[in-house]
Amino acid sequence: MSLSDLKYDVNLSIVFTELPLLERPAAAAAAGFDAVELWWPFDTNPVPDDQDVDALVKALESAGTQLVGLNFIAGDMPGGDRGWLSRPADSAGFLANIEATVALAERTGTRVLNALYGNRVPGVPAREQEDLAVDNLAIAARAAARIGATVVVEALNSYESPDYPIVSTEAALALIDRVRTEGGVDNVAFLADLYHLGRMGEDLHQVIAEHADRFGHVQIADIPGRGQPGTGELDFTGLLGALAASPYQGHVGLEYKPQGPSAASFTGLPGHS
Ligand SMILES: O=C(O)C(=O)CO
Repeated sequence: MSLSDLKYDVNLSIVFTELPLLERPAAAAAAGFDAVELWWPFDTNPVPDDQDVDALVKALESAGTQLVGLNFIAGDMPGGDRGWLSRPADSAGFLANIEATVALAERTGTRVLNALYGNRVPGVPAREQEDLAVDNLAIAARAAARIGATVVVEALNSYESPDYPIVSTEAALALIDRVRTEGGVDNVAFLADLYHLGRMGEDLHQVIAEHADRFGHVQIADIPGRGQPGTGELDFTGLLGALAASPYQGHVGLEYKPQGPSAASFTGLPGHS
């Protein structure tokens, strides 16, 4: 695959936030995209009302956009939460959310489901949280397998998420290996967010060269401000060229904070016309 064959999708939880959620799919379509992704779109409600789900599905369908990535519930994201699945007090909510997420993914044809791990809980031994995470990821993966979906695990950066323990490719891959081995599942993969990994000082070309065969999804933003490509220091033509030449064949999620109006933020995207 060459750079011009790369498929982008727009993260509608962080791009087009000038608009109400249900108007964002049409805005992405008007900007030339047929694929979008979302963080869990129903705040801290693990099991949304049917009419809210119907309204979202209708907005995606009438815009002609495919939802290619969806996050499981992650808690109060603006308040600093970054997932529920490793947190004993939130685990039941995560388990309740699995069926709602898989049902929405089935309706929308979404095959990548992002499971944020969760911040460390003071007073709970790390090993206890790790074991809970492995169990819950395996349960999520078995549910996702029913619709042919993959659960992806993401490394964040410790500057913005200081209590989130998965902050390197190595840590994410080790967790994924545990889930696959102990949970007996094979549909768990790595979400390579080049912004977070770059913020952590990883060699992004090396990550792509060594691990692209384990990527279940890729997301991008420029460093250090998390703006669109061209607003920071990353060489996206080189990076995305390497990604296009790698075994990874999936979408590249535009998960950045637009510097300026969202509709004007796509001009520096290599291969996007
Ligand atoms: O919380 C973040 O920064 C994310 O990238 C969530 O997917």
